[in-house]
Amino acid sequence: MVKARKYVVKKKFDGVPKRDDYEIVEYELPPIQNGDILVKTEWISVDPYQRAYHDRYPIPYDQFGFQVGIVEDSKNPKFPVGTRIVSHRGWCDYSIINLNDGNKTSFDITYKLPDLKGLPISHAIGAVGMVGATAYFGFLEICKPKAGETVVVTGAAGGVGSLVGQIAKIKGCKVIGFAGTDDKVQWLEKELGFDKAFNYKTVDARKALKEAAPNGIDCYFDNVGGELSSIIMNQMNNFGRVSVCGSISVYNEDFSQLPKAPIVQVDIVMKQLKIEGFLVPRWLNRFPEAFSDIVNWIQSGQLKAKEHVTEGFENIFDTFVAMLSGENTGKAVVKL
Ligand SMILES: NC(=O)C1=CN([C@@H]2O[C@H](COP(=O)(O)OP(=O)(O)OC[C@H]3O[C@@H](n4cnc5c(N)ncnc54)[C@H](OP(=O)(O)O)[C@@H]3O)[C@@H](O)[C@H]2O)C=CC1
Ligand SMILES: CCCCCCC/C=C/C=O
Repeated sequence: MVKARKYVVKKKFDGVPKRDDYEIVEYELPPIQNGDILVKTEWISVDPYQRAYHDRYPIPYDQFGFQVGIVEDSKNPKFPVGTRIVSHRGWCDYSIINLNDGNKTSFDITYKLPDLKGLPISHAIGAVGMVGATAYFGFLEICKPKAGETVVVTGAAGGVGSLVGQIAKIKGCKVIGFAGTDDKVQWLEKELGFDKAFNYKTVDARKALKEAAPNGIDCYFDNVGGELSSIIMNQMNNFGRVSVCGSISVYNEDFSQLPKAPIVQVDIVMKQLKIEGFLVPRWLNRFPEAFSDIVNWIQSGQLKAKEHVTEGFENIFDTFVAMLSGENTGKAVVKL
């Protein structure tokens, strides 16, 4: 018998999630049946959508999320012992997966580790996982950047944002990033090659953008929403494109109590902007395309996939809340 542990959300979040909103449940897994694999988790991802999607699920629910694990026992010849698996089984240290029927729901994603060509396996829940696909398709398919254009990205030092900015550089764009500390700003400019970066907590964003992008902004990759996004959209060029990826500035807010927002509609009409939100599973069957390019870019030194690594099953919750408040630079992951 295998003893497993999982995080169960047992209380509705009120603002920032609290430790006692979760319970770590220990339980015995049943013996595996024909077609099953027993997966031992090695890496777990903490992501903003785990906060943003909270209201969709009745309490209690098992905390969903991406993880990488290794097949420890198998009654499925397609997945022998030792196979590495990426799944959406969330914050648990063991899981039993049956892949005979394929993925049963759009939330039940499981696939073999992509060909990482020797890169660390943790990248499969970061730059070569859902996060990388988000940056790749969310930016290239929606912003459709052209060389020489000016791109702004918020949440620029995080998992998605740091990749978007680097992909924009690879595509020959001028890149301006916003992030929440001076150290992150330094990292973006000195190590990732952003043309300019700003600390959104201390800078006058309107003035900074006028100076950094005197000819206006062509593409905006929006990870944060809120007032900063309205300021950026106000400085967009005619026919600019906005990819709305997330709005982390409000995930911990009570949506019925949000303050009046600055008006962006005038800019949208007068500049004929194209604004599109997306959820990355839209491109699920094209993930291998993104993974292949991203692996090649990392290997050729054109793209850096920094990870913010914490260790220990018992530290997943703290890592999650720390990520929501900006303690991570690059993709936040937990090693078990
Ligand atoms: N649409 C989709 O399919 C997907 C959307 N997303 C979205 O992409 C965004 C980035 O996700 P991901 O890269 O995984 O996470 P990150 O690694 O970027 O971590 C979250 C970051 O958000 C920043 N942040 C926190 N609060 C605020 C705030 N009030 N204003 C501005 N920034 C804030 C913090 O950095 P800082 O120090 O800069 O404040 C923090 O590091 C999120 O909005 C997420 O929901 C992610 C995956 C898929
Ligand atoms: C199978 C789950 C797919 C995760 C989708 C993440 C979408 C994120 C939205 C905002 O953060």
